[in-house]
Amino acid sequence: MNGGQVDLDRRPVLRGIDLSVEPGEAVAVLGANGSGKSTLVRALLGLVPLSGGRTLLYGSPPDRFREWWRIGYVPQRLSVGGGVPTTIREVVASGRISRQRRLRPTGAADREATMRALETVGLADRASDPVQSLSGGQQQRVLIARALAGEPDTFVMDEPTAGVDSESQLLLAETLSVLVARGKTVLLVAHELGPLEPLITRAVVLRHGSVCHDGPPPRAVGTHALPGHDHVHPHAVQAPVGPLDWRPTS
Ligand SMILES: Nc1ncnc2c1ncn2[C@@H]1O[C@H](COP(=O)(O)OP(=O)(O)OP(=O)(O)O)[C@@H](O)[C@H]1O
Repeated sequence: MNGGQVDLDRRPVLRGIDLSVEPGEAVAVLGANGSGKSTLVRALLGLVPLSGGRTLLYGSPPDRFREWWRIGYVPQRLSVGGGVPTTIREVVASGRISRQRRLRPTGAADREATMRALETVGLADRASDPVQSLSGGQQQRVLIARALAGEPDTFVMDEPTAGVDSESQLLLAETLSVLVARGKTVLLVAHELGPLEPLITRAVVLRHGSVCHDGPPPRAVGTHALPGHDHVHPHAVQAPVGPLDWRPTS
């Protein structure tokens, strides 16, 4: 099988990936530690170079893609703030950058979207606090708020519930359900679906860097739910221009 391929340190990490995500889908990427889930979402977005195959974002290769505001990416760990004191509001407001035209000052719409996102994740009252003062789970909520503030069409989230308390997980599940109901697309990495389970419409299970299941999420009892069942989801063989479309070149 020829498909999307990633090598890291000259070691094969992803092999033969053929995956398309349609607008309005809520897709979970599942699999054991080290199976390649984070690498897959990063490669889909063009953040990790491919050694074979190609990835398309709304029909364009990442280096020619000009509509980054359409995609809200939540990385696995907080990668902003660093040693520089940064407020929670500033981090969340940075989610508006890809929507702002060059040299245009921050406007009322930006401020409103930032506050709405902070309220959604329950951190509005902490807006002026340094992001470094938050726990790991709360920092994860800041990253989610940053993506929400950008009002993207597609959310790509790497383990959004990892290290997050159960109340925040429920809040996230509710937020994502509303977004999916409004036609937004969600692709998330998860170890366990937990409260996210009801909103997930499709599961892609990785094993040793290859897709071993693409179809109904594991809640479905029966052979379809079993990782390794070689059901091919119809979306994997159609040729639409979805938000994330990764196909082999040949
Ligand atoms: N920068 C890198 N250089 C070399 N190898 C890497 C790098 N990043 C990841 N890997 C390797 O690639 C494989 C897949 O890693 P990846 O983080 O994508 O897995 P994962 O399924 O997301 O794991 P986890 O559930 O633990 O987050 C692992 O064997 C990992 O050691």
